[in-house]
Amino acid sequence: MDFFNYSNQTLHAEDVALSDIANQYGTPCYVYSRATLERHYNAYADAFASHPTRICYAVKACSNIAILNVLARLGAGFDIVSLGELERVLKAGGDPDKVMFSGLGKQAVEMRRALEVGIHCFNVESEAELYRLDQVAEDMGKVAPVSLRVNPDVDAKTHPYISTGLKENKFGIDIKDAVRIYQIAHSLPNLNVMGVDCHIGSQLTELKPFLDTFDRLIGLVDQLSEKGIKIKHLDLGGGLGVRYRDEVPPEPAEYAKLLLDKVKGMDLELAFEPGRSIAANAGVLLTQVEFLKCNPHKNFAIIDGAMNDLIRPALYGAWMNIVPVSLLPTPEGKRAYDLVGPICETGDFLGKDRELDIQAGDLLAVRSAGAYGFTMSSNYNSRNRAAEVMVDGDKTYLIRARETIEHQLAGEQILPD
Ligand SMILES: Cc1ncc(COP(=O)(O)O)c(C=O)c1O
Ligand SMILES: N[C@@H](CCCC[NH3+])C(=O)O
Repeated sequence: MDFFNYSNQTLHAEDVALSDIANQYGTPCYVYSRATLERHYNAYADAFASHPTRICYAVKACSNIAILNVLARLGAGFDIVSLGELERVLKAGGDPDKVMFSGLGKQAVEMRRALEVGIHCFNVESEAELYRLDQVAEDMGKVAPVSLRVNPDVDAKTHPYISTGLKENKFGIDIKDAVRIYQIAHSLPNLNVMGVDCHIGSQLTELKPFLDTFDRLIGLVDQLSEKGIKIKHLDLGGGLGVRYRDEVPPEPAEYAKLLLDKVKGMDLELAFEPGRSIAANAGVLLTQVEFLKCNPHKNFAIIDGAMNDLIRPALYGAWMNIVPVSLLPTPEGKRAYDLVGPICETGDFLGKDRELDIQAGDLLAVRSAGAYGFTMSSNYNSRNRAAEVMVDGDKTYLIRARETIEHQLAGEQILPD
């Protein structure tokens, strides 16, 4: 069930009309549905309920502390990649013992803070990182829990920029080298080997690459066991795709059914790091049409949302569904528009060739924008980052105020004479 629906010809988030949100908070504005977030998280939690499993939401997808708090209250763990994400999780009331720390360039200061608060596990991506973590742990008189992120050389069949499990990608430790590096990890006095980790890519629309990865990693778990290294958990990362246009990605329940069959009888916890499949369809970007500009070659709808607000179309050529908030006909009638922002780049568009019946002043909603939307936004062209709003039933909460130019200028200074 989708909690973004039309009622009285107007798009609603749960029980609130998006036009009311635009009136109250202005545009561009990200709007999230609490019920959708909860439904998506629970789809994982329920699917894996019969097996010890950690669902660690990938904070990078959408990191507003209200979102993290909603998930923390459901018992979610978190996958983080920076000190900033860790501080967000802590501020949101997340349990440090449910945090996995991924990322290939962890700094000593980040490791220190994570050890201080007692995270569940570091997903280490290189031999050099192991030595750094061992040293930081020794300096603190602690033992660091580690998994190695293994690169299984599996083709995730997704966009090359978000495919991470091929041997030519920068991520993880080559599976062929993994036993040797596990032996090093095992021998270092301030590390405790806990698991095997991987993440092969994002927006996967088939299960086969995940299942192939599982098979390869189970082979590794067996090899390690023969060497006396006991693995407690297998973290399969995130990556389950969502429907942007006509994709039919698998549901967590289908994924669980196939995996739980394989893991049956094994003394091995599972962990997942889903981001997009929890947040994407729980959010829209609301934007307003500023002007229509029609010439013999093209019709442009110039909107107040831009590539700085949502970079996916410009960066990956991603197709996002863009719908009018009101379905009432306009005097303009239906035309094919390129939906372009005010930024001084030709790549600044959110959609091209979209058949829409719109006029200046109308509101549009970019669907599936809850993941990798706000978190990838910037101040390019010195634009203020958008507001974020959460809808919960018939209530609306401003969960991040629109930035102001004062926020942007704070901390900058000019040189003295
Ligand atoms: C290490 C890691 N875990 C989890 C995720 C979340 O992936 P997704 O949003 O595709 O579920 C990512 C991003 O792709 C990642 O890099
Ligand atoms: N930012 C990407 C996903 C990156 C996943 C992070 N490893 C997207 O919008 O599709």
